[in-house]
Amino acid sequence: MSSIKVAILGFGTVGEGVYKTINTHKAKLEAVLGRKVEVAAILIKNKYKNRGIDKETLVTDDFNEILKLKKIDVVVEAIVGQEPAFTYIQRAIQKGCHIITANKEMYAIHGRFLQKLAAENNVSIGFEATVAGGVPIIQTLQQLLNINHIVKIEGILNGTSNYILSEMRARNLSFNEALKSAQEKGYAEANPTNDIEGYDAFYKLMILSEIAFGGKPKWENVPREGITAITAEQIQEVEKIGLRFKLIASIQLVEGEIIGSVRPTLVSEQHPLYNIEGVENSVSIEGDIVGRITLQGPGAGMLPTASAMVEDLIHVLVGGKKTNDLYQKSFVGTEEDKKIKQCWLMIQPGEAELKGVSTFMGSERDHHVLLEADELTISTLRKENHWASFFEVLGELNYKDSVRLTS
Ligand SMILES: NC(=O)C1=CN([C@@H]2O[C@H](COP(=O)(O)OP(=O)(O)OC[C@H]3O[C@@H](n4cnc5c(N)ncnc54)[C@H](OP(=O)(O)O)[C@@H]3O)[C@@H](O)[C@H]2O)C=CC1
Ligand SMILES: N[C@@H](CC=O)C(=O)O
Repeated sequence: MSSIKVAILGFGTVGEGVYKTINTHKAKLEAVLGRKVEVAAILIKNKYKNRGIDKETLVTDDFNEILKLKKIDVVVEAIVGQEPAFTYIQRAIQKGCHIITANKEMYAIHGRFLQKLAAENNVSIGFEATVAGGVPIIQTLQQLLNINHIVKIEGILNGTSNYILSEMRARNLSFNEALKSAQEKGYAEANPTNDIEGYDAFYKLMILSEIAFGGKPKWENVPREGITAITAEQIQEVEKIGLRFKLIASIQLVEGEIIGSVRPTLVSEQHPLYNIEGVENSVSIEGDIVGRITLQGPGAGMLPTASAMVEDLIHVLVGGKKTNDLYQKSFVGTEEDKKIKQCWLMIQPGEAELKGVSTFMGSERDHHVLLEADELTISTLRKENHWASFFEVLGELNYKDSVRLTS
């Protein structure tokens, strides 16, 4: 019986990880799939890099050469950014290849279109690696979507920024030292702006929104903030009152509307996300029947990402649940959807008077104010007190009381 022929686009952290994993897990793959899996071709940009790839494998910088091969069953896409990835994937689908992608930026934008094209061409797309690295969040959501109604998804979706915040806190590294280390370990994107400014977590959140709710909020309505404004002093200061910074991505139904955000948030010792450190990601899904399910694991890196992609081989070849079905889902809200009041910590750097809030909590030196307010009130306070920082707090705090504000 002929082997399953795979082409890998990109041979960086992820592409190389997939190549190695296919070779180290040949026997297991053959046992599960009933046929050998062979990497027939690899697309790269720089032809002159030495990569230690088997001589039998075509290594090329020209995608046309890959499409000209007599047979390619699966195209694994692990290059960076929207283009040329989007064009290559469309052409591969039209040629009858299944697709496995890790490219969340491309998929967040073009996923719906590609799923439709894949259905028309009778092939499947695996995209587990687009969200949370090695954590099987996509498959889990798909399992939950038959009867459960998903109400909320919240978590840490970017390994690089969680790693940076952890290293700054635990090892007193500067932001730049921690970022450099994340790049050396293969966690950060080639252009780390996507990681540290929250775009990467945002794209992942939009992919989750599409499968959980059958749609996305308007992108311009989703507040997105990264971790670059957080100072080492702030990290040490909030540590003293039992809080840690985490870049939290959240998407939920509020009064029938899909509301999302990506922003640095303060998490208290009692909260499950408090101990998610380093490159770990953690995602909680709330379903109306099952309640809350939390998945945790490595959010980036060579082998965790390769794990998600190689597992997707089984999904696309043995016909896991057709992901396209999920895109046919229409968005339905429930009566339980309600507005949730949030708790916020305001950190004021100097002696300046805080407008719109009367009570101070914490010591005079620290200038912390704990507030209970909705988004609208906080956005007004932000404008009036532009020198101060406002962070949402997750979990319980030991402060006796807080300042209650309503819009
Ligand atoms: N790193 C991680 O932990 C994770 C990454 N991802 C996603 O996986 C994808 C790959 O990431 P990663 O491996 O880290 O990236 P790298 O920068 O390490 O590797 C990118 C690879 O793509 C190749 N490439 C780039 N542009 C082109 C092009 N125009 N034509 C052909 N080849 C090209 C590069 O070629 P050359 O080697 O010649 O320069 C390189 O081999 C990204 O979309 C990323 O967001 C997803 C989950 C985790
Ligand atoms: N750069 C990303 C890689 C995985 O998606 C991250 O750090 O999470």
